[in-house]
Amino acid sequence: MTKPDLDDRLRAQRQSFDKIPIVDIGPLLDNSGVLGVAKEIRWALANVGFMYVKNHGLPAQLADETFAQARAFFDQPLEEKMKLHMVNSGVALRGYVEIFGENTDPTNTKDLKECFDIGPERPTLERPFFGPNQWPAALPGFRETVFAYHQAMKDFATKLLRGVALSLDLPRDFFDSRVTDPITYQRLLRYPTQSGRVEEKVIGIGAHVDYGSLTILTQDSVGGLQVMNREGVWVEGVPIAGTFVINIGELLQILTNDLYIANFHRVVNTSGRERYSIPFFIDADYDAVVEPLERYVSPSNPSRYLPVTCGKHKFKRFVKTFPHLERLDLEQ
Ligand SMILES: O=C(O)CCC(=O)C(=O)O
Ligand SMILES: [Fe+2]
Repeated sequence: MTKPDLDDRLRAQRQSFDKIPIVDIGPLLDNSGVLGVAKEIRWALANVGFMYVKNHGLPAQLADETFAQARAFFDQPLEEKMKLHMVNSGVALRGYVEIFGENTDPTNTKDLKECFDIGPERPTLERPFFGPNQWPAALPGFRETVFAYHQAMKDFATKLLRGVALSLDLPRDFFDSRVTDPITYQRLLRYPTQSGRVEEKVIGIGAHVDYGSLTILTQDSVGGLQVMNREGVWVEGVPIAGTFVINIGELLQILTNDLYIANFHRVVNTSGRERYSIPFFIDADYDAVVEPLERYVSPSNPSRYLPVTCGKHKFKRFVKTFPHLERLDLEQ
């Protein structure tokens, strides 16, 4: 998606922001104040597209151990990492991607980051995003730790989607039937630091919007995530201990006919330290069709999107950002 092209009415409705709101989701998770949380989620996703969530109930140890494994993985020699390169996995899109191997804003920026990506485990390649993971054999505990994080995020995402459903005045279980075997995608990311004059041609991750439904991000204490506000100013997504950064992707923007915004963000790491982050993405079932909900379409607010199929939509986005995929001749 290019920069959100909002009509004047929606632009006027959105409030600007100079920081990303923090939502206490405790009362959603323990049912003590579900509607109050839904209201806060609605404000955040309609105006910012991002929120921090606190009181999420997940132990810090889960992320700490995953960060430790990420460090162990990336500290290996490049040739070791290249043995697990994503090209080996075909359209399952699992494994290692080296610095500049994925460019998220390909016409403007090269991404100064390396990644290791996993997803739902399948014994054989089924279709895009569904196949075997590539695990490093030499790192004790890596597979168990990283996959446990993925499973915990999957459960947590289901709970968050219930909050999102309520925030849209939909039944709490609205998303359940659309995420029975969803595309999920988890990355371990490492961003080298940059120094001197940083040109936008090379930054941690180029400006982009996410493609799916929800992104749940754990970042370390280094900082560098930036989110664009309505004036086009980059607002820092400063690390806040004990929180996740949550944002929506294009699928929820389409579903809500632009009520909720998949906002532009990027990473610029000039901290002097390496930055690690762990984004987890949940989309929907591969064949789920997403189109604007009737309740968000009216004669004065016509539908802005044609229906998209989740898996095809996401795969199309990946082809644009992974140079190696352009070389595959695929009819998906
Ligand atoms: O590393 C981060 O903080 C953000 C990563 C991101 O935006 C992405 O992977 O889509
Ligand atoms: Fe992103």
